[in-house]
Amino acid sequence: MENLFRLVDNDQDLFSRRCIWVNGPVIIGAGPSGLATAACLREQGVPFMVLERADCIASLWQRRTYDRLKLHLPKQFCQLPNLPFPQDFPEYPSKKQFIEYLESYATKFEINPRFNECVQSSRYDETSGLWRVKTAATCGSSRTEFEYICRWLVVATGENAECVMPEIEGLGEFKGDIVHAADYKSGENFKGKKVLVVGCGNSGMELSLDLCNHNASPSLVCRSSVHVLPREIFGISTFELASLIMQWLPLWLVDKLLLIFAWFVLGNIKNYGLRRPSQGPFQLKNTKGKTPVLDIGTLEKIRSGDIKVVPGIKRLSTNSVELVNGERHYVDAVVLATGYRSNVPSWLQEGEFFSKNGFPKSPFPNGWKGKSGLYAVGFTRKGLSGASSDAMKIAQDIGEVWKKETKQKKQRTTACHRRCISQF
Ligand SMILES: Cc1cc2nc3c(=O)[nH]c(=O)nc-3n(C[C@H](O)[C@H](O)[C@H](O)COP(=O)(O)OP(=O)(O)OC[C@H]3O[C@@H](n4cnc5c(N)ncnc54)[C@H](O)[C@@H]3O)c2cc1C
Ligand SMILES: NC(=O)C1=CN([C@@H]2O[C@H](COP(=O)(O)OP(=O)(O)OC[C@H]3O[C@@H](n4cnc5c(N)ncnc54)[C@H](OP(=O)(O)O)[C@@H]3O)[C@@H](O)[C@H]2O)C=CC1
Ligand SMILES: O=C(O)C(=O)Cc1c[nH]c2ccccc12
Repeated sequence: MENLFRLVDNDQDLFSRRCIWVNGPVIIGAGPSGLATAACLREQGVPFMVLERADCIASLWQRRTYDRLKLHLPKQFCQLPNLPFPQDFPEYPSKKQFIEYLESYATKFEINPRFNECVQSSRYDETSGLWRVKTAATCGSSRTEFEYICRWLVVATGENAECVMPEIEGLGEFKGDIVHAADYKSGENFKGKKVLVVGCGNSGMELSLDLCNHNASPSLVCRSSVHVLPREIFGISTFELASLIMQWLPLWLVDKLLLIFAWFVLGNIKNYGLRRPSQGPFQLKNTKGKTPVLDIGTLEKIRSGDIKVVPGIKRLSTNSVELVNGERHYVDAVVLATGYRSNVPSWLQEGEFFSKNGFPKSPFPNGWKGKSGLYAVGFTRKGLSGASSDAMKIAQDIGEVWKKETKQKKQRTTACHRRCISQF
């Protein structure tokens, strides 16, 4: 195995624990962030090891997203460093195309993660000045524990590592199917059913549309406010337009302009039963991480009455929901589009760089580098382009130290050889 030096191997135990020295950084997570960092390190000539809990790369995209998903930002904002999307890809690649791209990315940069290894704990050992990363690998009924020892630790487990499961009174009593957006594949299974979609972020909006397109009847719970923007304004992607004018105008003004444009294209979203937050869409994304909804057709279905917007939930019972406005509706199934969270606090023993919510304390562009060789990639709340930007900085930073040290090591070895030779 490349880069590996086995220190201890006690296979005789009930379960086996192996201790492995990694020459170079350990990257936790083989999603786009981990892959981008690995590729940039490869370019710098730095060896690395990627640990992934799932059995494939980009598990969020391959296992935890719905069939008809497409990127909702244009492709130039979603490609990873050093490999553009193929020219024949559309402006908004499909999930299948994006996965294809990521697979070819991993092949091109020879990234071979160790799959089915979930990181359980990581801590910095002050005495040795090294990181100790413990994983549990399950293969069939056998369980192996590994401990990786390394100088650099790159956290790439993502902003969406775990599903947020809401506390809703009566959820346990509900007799119909309950699925989180991460386990929803298609509206196929919901034909003719009344489905309560909880949450009106991009997931809730898009899954409601998918349900509608499969002849189900969704009710979309919007308990608070939400920014909805058209995906395109006058033929230009809203995100691209915003990124362009951000170079000249302050964010609050960009937001004001976007809201005027959105009003022209979509009309007043109050007419759809939706309220806008008081803060503008991009300011809200930057300060609270709440992504504005980019509409791909849901509003049209709300206008036609195919999707019903409803207020917050008071309680669920065996087959119905009671809303905060007192209305009661019959429900066949519930889709929880209630979002995701980082899982870093559950396995990283560190309290200086990461805050309790599992995001680096310093916001973009300063949240990529901690102390003692700790790095974070993909926690910028700026999607894939934020991940690429982190990855390049991390690889550059580690690469500089690596090159300096390898040069010194080479010099020492040559000097040693000379000494050895001179002794003969
Ligand atoms: C439905 C959806 C659509 C999106 N669309 C876009 C878009 O169009 N454009 C855009 O810019 N952004 C989009 N995003 C944002 C999204 O965050 C990025 O697309 C991207 O997946 C982030 O990459 P990542 O590698 O940081 O995280 P992830 O893709 O989540 O990868 C993290 C990896 O770490 C692994 N992992 C987690 N914990 C552990 C552990 N303890 N041990 C080992 N491995 C672990 C996970 O299994 C996973 O494979 C979307 C997000 C979602 C949920
Ligand atoms: N095509 C694409 O590219 C897609 C991209 N995405 C991205 O994935 C990420 C995650 O999006 P998403 O899954 O929508 O998560 P979000 O965190 O964006 O939205 C979660 C929603 O759930 C609501 N919610 C949470 N708990 C409750 C509750 N108890 N009762 C009622 N409502 C509740 C929240 O309301 P409140 O605001 O009141 O807390 C919010 O509206 C985003 O960055 C998004 O852009 C998602 C889907 C498609
Ligand atoms: O889709 C997502 O989750 C993203 O994070 C992509 C994204 C980054 N910045 C944005 C601003 C508006 C809409 C989407 C994004």
